[in-house]
Amino acid sequence: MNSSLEKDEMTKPDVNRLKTLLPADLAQRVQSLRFAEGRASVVIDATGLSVQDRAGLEQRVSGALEGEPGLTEVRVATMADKPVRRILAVGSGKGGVGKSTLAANLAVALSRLGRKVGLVDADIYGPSQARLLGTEGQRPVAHESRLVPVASAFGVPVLSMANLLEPGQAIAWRGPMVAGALTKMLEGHWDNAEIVVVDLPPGTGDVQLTMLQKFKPAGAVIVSTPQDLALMDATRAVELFQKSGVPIVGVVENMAGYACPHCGEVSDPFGAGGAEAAARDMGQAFLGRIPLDIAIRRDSDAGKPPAAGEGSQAEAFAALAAKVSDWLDGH
Ligand SMILES: Nc1ncnc2c1ncn2[C@@H]1O[C@H](COP(=O)(O)OP(=O)(O)OP(=O)(O)O)[C@@H](O)[C@H]1O
Repeated sequence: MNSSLEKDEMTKPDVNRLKTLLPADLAQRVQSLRFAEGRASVVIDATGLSVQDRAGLEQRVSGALEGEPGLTEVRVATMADKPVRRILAVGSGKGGVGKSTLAANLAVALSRLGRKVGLVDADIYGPSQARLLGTEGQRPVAHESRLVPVASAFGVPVLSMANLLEPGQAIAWRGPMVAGALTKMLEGHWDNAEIVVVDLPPGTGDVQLTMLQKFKPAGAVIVSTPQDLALMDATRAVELFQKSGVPIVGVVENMAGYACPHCGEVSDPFGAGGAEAAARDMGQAFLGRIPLDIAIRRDSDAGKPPAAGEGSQAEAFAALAAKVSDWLDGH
């Protein structure tokens, strides 16, 4: 046998031995460990590890293997996590029906039920979640080139273009850039979130397509006002999700029944019960009504989601969240 080869054989660390040198918590996460030309390449399953634990992985592995004869370099790779946990899309056929308000408050109400929830604002051109969750002016940082969501005061971390832009800065991006921004947000560090609520812009553009193709939601909540026109558009939104194989959790009627803040009389400026009937016609579940209420608009504008407070507004969102939570448990 060639003497240098013989030497190499002798000094080559045994892969199984290398594995035994790793701390037990890391050894059980090893997906593969290879050795070639003095270099050990270790792939670790980092699922469920915190950002801090991930950051220390490389050092811990290198430290444990250091000094082994024949070993000159250690490379550590982490297995890509699934980009997000379960995605819950909140969509509408039409703009201005209160979809963003509903997405924010549904996320907060789910979190109050004990769910671990994150929120992605996919309305790239008209982001509003920073305002709704009171995170304006906060900037997400990047860790290992992935965005770390901004913490809100309501237990729901959020990523929104509004946190990435200067206030009032307009975006004139083309489709691929928008899709890229959405991907960055959805692939952020959502490690602690079990559900990521995504506030989709209305319609069937690039954002919705990227979303449905690349990050298939576990379910979609459709928001509509009781008007006929909004309901027709809601039907289209339902069809888009169905065609893409995304199950519909159900339809919510927003801005239903106006309680006059002066005399208390309830009127129905946009009609009543339309969304419930439309949901029935489409064979979809009806998830409930959120009244048209000045307090909802006022608190939302002030960055205090009504779902985080007390009273009838919070109760309406809590009832909705309970239905959505049950649906998630059943699917
Ligand atoms: N139930 C409600 N009662 C009172 N005001 C509401 C209610 N729901 C939403 N609003 C108000 O209606 C306006 C539009 O709501 P929102 O921005 O959530 O709609 P949207 O459907 O997301 O709109 P867009 O498609 O333009 O993003 C906001 O000023 C919001 O505060």
